[in-house]
This record gives sequence, C-alpha cells and structure tokens, in this order.
Amino acid sequence: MTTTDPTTTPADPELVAERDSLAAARAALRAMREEVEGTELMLGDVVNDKVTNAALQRGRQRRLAALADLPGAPLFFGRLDFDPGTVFLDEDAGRGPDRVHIGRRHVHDPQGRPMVLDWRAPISVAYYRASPTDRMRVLVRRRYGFTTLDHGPRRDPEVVLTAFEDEHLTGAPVPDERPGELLAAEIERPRTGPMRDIVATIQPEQDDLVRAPLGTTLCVQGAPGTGKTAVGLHRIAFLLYTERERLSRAGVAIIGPNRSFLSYIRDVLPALGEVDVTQTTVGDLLTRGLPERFRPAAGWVRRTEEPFAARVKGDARMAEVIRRDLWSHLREPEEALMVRRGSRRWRLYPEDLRPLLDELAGRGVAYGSGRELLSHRIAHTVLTLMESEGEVCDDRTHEQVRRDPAVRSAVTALWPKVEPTAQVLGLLTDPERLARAADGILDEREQAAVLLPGRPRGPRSARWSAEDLALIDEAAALIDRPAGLGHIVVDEAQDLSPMQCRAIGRRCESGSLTVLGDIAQGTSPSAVRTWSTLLEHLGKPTGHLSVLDRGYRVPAQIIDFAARLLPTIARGLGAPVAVRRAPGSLRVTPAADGLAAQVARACRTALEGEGSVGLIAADAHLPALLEELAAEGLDVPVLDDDTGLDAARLVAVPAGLAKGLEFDAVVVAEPAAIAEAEERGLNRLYVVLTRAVSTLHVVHSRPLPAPLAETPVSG
Ligand SMILES: Nc1ncnc2c1ncn2[C@@H]1O[C@H](COP(=O)(O)OP(=O)(O)OP(=O)(O)O)[C@@H](O)[C@H]1O
Repeated sequence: MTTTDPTTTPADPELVAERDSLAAARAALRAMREEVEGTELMLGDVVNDKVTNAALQRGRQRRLAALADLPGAPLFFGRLDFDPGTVFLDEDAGRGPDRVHIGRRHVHDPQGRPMVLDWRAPISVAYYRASPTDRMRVLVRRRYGFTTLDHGPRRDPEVVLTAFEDEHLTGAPVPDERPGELLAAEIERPRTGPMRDIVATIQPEQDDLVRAPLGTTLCVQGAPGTGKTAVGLHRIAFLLYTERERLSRAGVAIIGPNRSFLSYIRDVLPALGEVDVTQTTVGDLLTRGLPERFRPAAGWVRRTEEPFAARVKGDARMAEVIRRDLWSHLREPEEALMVRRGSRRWRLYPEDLRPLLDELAGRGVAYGSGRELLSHRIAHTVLTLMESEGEVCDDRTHEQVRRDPAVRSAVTALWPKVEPTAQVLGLLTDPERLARAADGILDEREQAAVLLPGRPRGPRSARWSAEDLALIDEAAALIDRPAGLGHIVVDEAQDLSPMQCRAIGRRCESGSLTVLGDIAQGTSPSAVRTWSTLLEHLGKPTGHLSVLDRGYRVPAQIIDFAARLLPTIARGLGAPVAVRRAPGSLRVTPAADGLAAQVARACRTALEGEGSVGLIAADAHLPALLEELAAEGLDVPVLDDDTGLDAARLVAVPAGLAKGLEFDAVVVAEPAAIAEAEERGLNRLYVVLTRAVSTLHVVHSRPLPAPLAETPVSG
C-alpha cells in the first residue's frame, strides 16, 4: 500500500496523478451541475400546466441534488484497469488498459467521456466481484485511502486522497481470508455519529444481495455485524438506480426497529444520492393513516403486552377474529325501503334487500367500498321496478335514487360505517362480542388475555400496545385496502409477529421485499421463529433465503464470548466468522468495590480511546445506575426512542434500544439483570454483547448468566 501525509505534496508521482484525477473529476462535476442550472426549463402555462411544471421543477431539483459534491464523500474510491477494449470501443490500438474510476455517481468530461462510473452501473460489478479465479477482464483493482482534514467550524472538512492499494488479478490466486489493509482500516475507522455507507468496500457476498433484481424477494439471515443493514440500504440505492421510473412512482420504504435506529441510519441513503425513501418504524407505518383525533396525547403505544397476550395478539388467527367481527356489523334487513318519485312510491322488501347484501359480502369486496356498491345495487333494483312499470330511466335517475335520503339511511342501517380504531376498541373491551368473534378460534384464556386493560372511554384514552396497532391495521385494511409500495426493506425482521408481517406484506402485494434479520437476536415474544413462516405471513412464500456469515463489526474475541449463548437461544445457528482478531478487545470484570464505581472506571478507560462509547444496561436498571455514576462524577446522556445518537461521545443505552446500533467501545453493566428482564432476555444479552467494534468491557457484581460463565475469558 502507498500512503502519504495529507498536508504535503506526495513524493510518489502516482499519488500526485491520482489527486489530479480527483480534482479533474470534481471540476467536471461542477460543470455538469452548471449545465443543469443553466438550462432553461420549458415550462407551460402557469395555471393549466401547473402539475407538469411542478414535476419538471422537482426533476431539476433532484438532478441538481444528485450532482452535489458532498464535502465528506470523495467522488471516487476505486479504479479498475480492464483489458484494452473492454470499456472503450474507440481509440488507437496498442494503447494501455481501459482505465475507469468507480465512485458514488457518474461524472463525464465535456465531451461526454466517462471520468467516474457510478458504482451501480453494470461495468462496476467487477470492482466488487472480480477475483484472481474470475477476473472479469480486470487487470488491476485499485482502492484509495482518504484522510479527513478538519478545518474548524467555519469550513467543511477536507477529504484528501492519501493512499492506494493495488490488487493484481492476473497472477496465481493466493488463498487469503484476511481483508486488505484499506478494508480493515475502513472497518476499524472510529465511529462518530450516524452510520456511514460502505460503498467503497462492499464485499462479494454482500454485492450479490445488493444487486439482486427488483422482482426477487430476498430474506437474509445474518449474524451480528455481517452487514445486513448496510446491504439493505445499498440495495435500495441500487434498485432506485436500475428501476427509478417504476420505484419513484410506487415508493420505497425501509422499516427499522425504533426511531433511534432510524436516526442512526439516516445519512446513508442521502450520501448515496437517494433522498426520496421513507424511513419508518412498523408502529409509525401502521399509525400513519389513523385519524389524528384518535391519537392518544402520549403517543399511540403506551403499553407493553405480557408475553402470553403478545403471542395471542400477534398470532395470525387474530386476522379471522377481526374479520368476523367487522362483518358482523352488517344488519339483517327487517323493514321495507320506500323511495318516493313524484306521486309514485317504490318499495323494496327485506327479501329483495337480503340477496343484495349477501352477494356483496360473499364477493370479498373491501368493507368500506361495500356501502357505495350497496347503494348502486339498491338503485339498480328500484330502477328495474320502475322500468317494469313503464317509467323511462337513465343514469341521472340512477344517481337520484342512489342519493335518495331513504336509500342512504337504509345503507347506513344495513351496512354501518366502521372506523378501525373504534372497531378494535369495541372488540377488545366487550368480552361477549369478543367471544362471538373468537368462537372456535381462541380459547377462554386467550380471549381473556387479549382484552384491553381499564375501561377506556374512546380510542384516545385507550392504552394501546404495539400488537394492538397491527390489529387496528388489519381492520383498516379490510375496510379500505392500503396503497402499495414498490419495494420495502425490513430490518431486524426477526422480531415481527405474524400480524405485523401481514400488515407489511399487504403494502407490498405487487412489489417485492428485502427481509433482513437474525433469528438469534429475536427478542419479541410474539416473533415468528422461522424465516419460511415469516415469508408466508408476508405473502411471499417463494422469497429467496440467503445467509451472511462474515462478521465485519465485532472482533473474534468478542464474538466467541457472545456465541456461548447461541446453543441456548438459537440452537443450530452459528456465530459469524469474524474478519479480524483484536487481542485485548474483551474484558470481563467482577465489580469488587460496587458496580457503579467499576462501570465509571470502565467508561473512563473507554473514553481514553477514539470514537463512540456505549454504556448498555437493563432498561429498568439504567436510571439508578446513572444516578450513581453522576455521584461518581460521570454524567452520561441517555439515548431514548425519540432522540437518537447525538454528538456526545459517551451515551447510555437501555438494552431495549441497542438493536442495530454499534459503538467503538461498549461497556455492559450487569448482564444478569439484562438476561432476567424479559422472557427472551438471553437473546437481548446476545444483541447487547455484539455492539462493539473495538472493545467490550463487561462489568458484573452478580454471577454471569450460566452460558457465559462456563469457562474463564481470555480477551
Ligand atoms: N463491506 C464492508 N465494508 C466496510 N464495513 C462494513 C462492510 N460490511 C459491514 N460493514 C460494517 O460493519 C458494521 C456492521 O454492519 P451492519 O450494521 O450492516 O450489520 P448487521 O448485520 O445489520 O448487524 P446487526 O445484526 O448486529 O444489526 C457497520 O459498521 C458496517 O458499516
């Protein structure tokens, strides 16, 4: 590898040439941007073409955003030298290799000749996948290293090209499992703030998944730190590149476990030039369409279910309970309906109305559209009567009859309007109604478990749980089918209940999904336990299952320790193969002089190193621990569901929010308390123990949970 000081002119002429190429590419990008800025938009009439004009202007804004030169992200990160004639068809014979730089976006010179190729373009695949055994016409792959110079608060940081590493693919293959120096440096680069993209170092097994075609639903089982989240985000950027038209119309979303996680990943897609992607939690996705007037002041989710209730509410059988209850709102016709037209009266008797209702209910229409359809059917039947008696009818007559107050009130009586939140509230607060809907589906104990606590007067005062929201969504979808999306990436999917899967799946009926997770990290009692079942509930039983097993985050010493839990929590699942070992990365310390004092020492030691530090403890245990730490002179800000990781280097994380996050150094306080805090506490502990990039320090005043205590630790 060739490296140099970022602040001086390099002695190596190759490095000078590479810096020049980068400067030339930046100048070309500026020119491309100026060209877009300078082109006049051919806008139409201000009033008549308002929508088209707005779309044209949005298109221009998007093109400009895609051509921005982001200060922290160098325009290219790699170079490929291909066999001559692979990329460029013109040019003189006998020239050198076809040479292209690979970067975050396409850049061309004023003659239109490419200077930087977008990493998503088909030719760039070779950058990620070429190997000595299949070199894909690549002679040399070059990776660049960059150093960021911080110029203080008034100027953007400057990213300077300071290194490159060449891999010659024409020699004999050398079996080597170790990552290259630049990849290792990228993985170990200290973490500050939100997650970064990995576009420069995507590995072949990850690239396979990133570039799978849009039509394929993928399900990826991957141990901690194998890059699932990174793959999901880069896959979105790839799909938007290849299928932009289709996807920008239909929409794309990524679903994460909580808002702190979303805040952690928020910068990755914009850095890849993609800004139009919805990033949401399941809860926010499901409550987005619910009436604002029903939103409880303290937020939709105010309660955690007991494990048994969570399992029943999350079970797919609940879909049938909700369906039966909804359709039980239909009323038997008991009275005749009379429509007056001038001096004449037309009557429909219950026996005329009943078949209309039965036909609609049996046809599988959405409950909400049934009301309108019923009014049409009634009008049609009345018109048939009228015509049989010689009246002349047309579309206007049909519309008049349909809107007749008598018809409208008959429709309301026979096919009452149902609001999903109110329906589920009614069902879960009325044992007799529930017994009718759940007859033969839920036993008595299960019925008792799903009732809502207290006596809520209305949806606003109810204390809903996350599981309740999926029930409301099921009802809402039976009433009015939700709009679909083109592609959904679901991260930490191992925690989804069957009912949540249904909710996500119905938003993607004609689209596809990328499902990412790790069964061993499943903590929710209502979670589906196998990927094949989960895919069935998502409505994609033929989804393709892949496994990622190379761990990029956690050093081998730490993963070996955490993996002691695997036989207990997820028999049959292996630990990831860590790509690096880091002697001294694991410490397990009994707290001889009190937990807080020892934790304070561990945090202070961690702060002596570079990057972020996470102190993780059981949710209920954390407030008291933080008070004691404050008494020790250490004030630690807490991460909560709504804030995300702020600029503080040391942050306290409730174990319940640790999923998906990572820190350079992690201090875990009292693992036994984490393990005991919930039904699947050992799974939670496994999540917590696998958050560290460089060091993990476990501090305990009580014995370690049995699987961890088996043999002494050698870090
Ligand atoms: N190819 C890569 N190059 C550089 N860094 C990588 C690569 N793959 C993964 N990483 C890094 O490894 C870390 C773990 O990645 P990520 O969070 O995507 O893993 P995960 O499988 O989702 O983990 P978990 O299941 O624990 O949430 C991240 O910091 C990510 O940037």
